Amino acid sequence: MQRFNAFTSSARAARGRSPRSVPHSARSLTTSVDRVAVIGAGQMGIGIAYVASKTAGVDVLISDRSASQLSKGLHFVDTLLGKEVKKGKLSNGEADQVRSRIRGARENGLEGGEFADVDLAIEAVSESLPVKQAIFSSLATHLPPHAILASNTSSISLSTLAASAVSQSGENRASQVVGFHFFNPVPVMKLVELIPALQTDPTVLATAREFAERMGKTVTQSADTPGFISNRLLMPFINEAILALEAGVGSKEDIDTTLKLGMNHPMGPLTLADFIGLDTCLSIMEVLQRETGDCKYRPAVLLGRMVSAGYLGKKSGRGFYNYDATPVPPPPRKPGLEDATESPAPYGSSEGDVDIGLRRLGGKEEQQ
Ligand SMILES: NC(=O)c1ccc[n+]([C@@H]2O[C@H](COP(=O)([O-])OP(=O)(O)OC[C@H]3O[C@@H](n4cnc5c(N)ncnc54)[C@H](O)[C@@H]3O)[C@@H](O)[C@H]2O)c1
Repeated sequence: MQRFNAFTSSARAARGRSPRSVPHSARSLTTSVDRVAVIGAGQMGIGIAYVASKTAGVDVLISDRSASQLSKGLHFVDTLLGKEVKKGKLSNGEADQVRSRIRGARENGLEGGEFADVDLAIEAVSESLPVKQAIFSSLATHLPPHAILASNTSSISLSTLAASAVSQSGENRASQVVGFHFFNPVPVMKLVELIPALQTDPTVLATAREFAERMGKTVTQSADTPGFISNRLLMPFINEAILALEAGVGSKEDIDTTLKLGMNHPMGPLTLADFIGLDTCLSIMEVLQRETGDCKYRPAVLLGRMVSAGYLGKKSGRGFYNYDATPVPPPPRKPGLEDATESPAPYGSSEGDVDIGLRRLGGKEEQQ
């Protein structure tokens, strides 16, 4: 399989288009996307890179502050493609093409000129406001003037992120920022939630929508409010399940099974929290609580304890359930929480599934 091709114009060439001259005015925003950059090669970033190359057929440059996480992610793309070939879903040639369009960045940061030809950058780093603000400032400095600056944030205000999209030379690029919220696992989940910041230019919103559809996704649009549509509804539900566990209403298995079999949910809320990442769930609840000032969004104490203990869910090998053969010490306990993290059969453990593999990708040595 072909690897690490230069950030070629293969996608453009495949569609018979000539190279675009980069406009020098922020008014000349891109209306088509040939080259995508993904910042953050965790479970979401790798999934986004994979679908952008495979389904939308664009060139993808992916970067991460951790070189080992980046190489783990690229290796996972190879594994995923190998499985698609084995299942007869892709030919060897098609898999080679998908892989050849994805390249890992040489630098850990955005410096070095590698991003000078990007039409759309999708930030998918950890759910932390200061970390994302620094990325947006850097994107504003290093992306070409026509590019779109998108964030895969689950809950952070796009208007706040847009306000940090100011280049080192003082150019304000807030109008080029948009929320581009994928769901986990990206190759499987059909939705992209689009979130315009107050500052977003309508051309940016329209181009982002068109590109999400080229990635095979259905698009919904949400106002820039805490948690958007998706996590405003989902996270309080997950948090309530953790509060129920804390209160001893039921065991984790009984809580999950009740929702699965009684409400026809594909997986229980505690399992889902493990798959999303407990650190991500905590960050989202904190955003909801802080920005609304409403105590109904108070994160469960147990959720905070689990994150403090490093039990982040599937990506760290342990959350409410165990996903790793290696025994880990028990977390801090509260009365009534005795079985919160005991080992049990995790839900949906069929090896080789695209989604399970993507979730495992997060099993990295460097945690956020
Ligand atoms: N996990 C989900 O189910 C889910 C769903 C939708 C959206 N999101 C959002 O996607 C984003 C990423 O989530 P994830 O689950 O992939 O997290 P993750 O922990 O799997 O990956 C985050 C990656 O970002 C990298 N990173 C951190 N700081 C960086 C920096 N300054 N520069 C470059 N790389 C950096 C880390 O090394 C890591 O590889 C978050 O904003 C999250 O809220 C997550």
